[in-house]
Amino acid sequence: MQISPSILSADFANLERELDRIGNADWAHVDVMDAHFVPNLTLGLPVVEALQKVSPIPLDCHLMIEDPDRWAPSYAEAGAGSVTFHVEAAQDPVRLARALRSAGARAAMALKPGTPFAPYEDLLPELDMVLVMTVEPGFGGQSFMADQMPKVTQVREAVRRHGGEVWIQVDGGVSASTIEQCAEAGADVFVAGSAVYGADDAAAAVDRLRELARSHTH
Ligand SMILES: O=C(CO)[C@H](O)[C@H](O)COP(=O)(O)O
Ligand SMILES: [Fe+2]
Repeated sequence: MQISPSILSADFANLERELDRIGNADWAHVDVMDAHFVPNLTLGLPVVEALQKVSPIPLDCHLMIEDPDRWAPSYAEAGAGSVTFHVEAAQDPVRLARALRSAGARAAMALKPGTPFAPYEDLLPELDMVLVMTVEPGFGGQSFMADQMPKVTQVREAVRRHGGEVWIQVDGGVSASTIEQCAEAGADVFVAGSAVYGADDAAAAVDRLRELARSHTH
């Protein structure tokens, strides 16, 4: 059970300090948005390279960008521990996942709420993680989509069948009131932006979320 706080809800003028607030988390989730794949613009490679130098924990880069085949490997080369591309935007997901792994990162594939998992099941051996989005990507602070839980369970069952060690991440609207159903459905990596950075004590929020997830393991 791993917690990956999203710095999308952090103070962008003080990112080093904001990373230190979540030093007890497993990952720091970095939402890269390009104003094309999603209608919002956040940060890109130069900022990720700077964060990589100061982060006390590994970076979990979630790329909501067009043409990840071209851009994603640079995030792995920058030292990100995990790089997630959206399958809706990828030209050649197998080749891309292999490039990410050979650059030393964990390779992850994300699915928007409207994207089914079944057509991509065969990609599992190439992947270290599948991200099931629980909001429409683009913005923090949106409402959790419980209707994505059957997809989480479907991915969990496929991972069992394939026998690999593929993590299942949920991202969007994850909080103390929604994390339990995610864990019960089969997720094991939990992104939380507003629920962590909106708390006075971000580290305590991380511990609480991890404890809730642990006690509802599938
Ligand atoms: O990928 C994302 C949005 O596209 C963010 O990671 C996600 O929304 C986190 O924020 P919150 O927990 O506030 O929903
Ligand atoms: Fe994200």
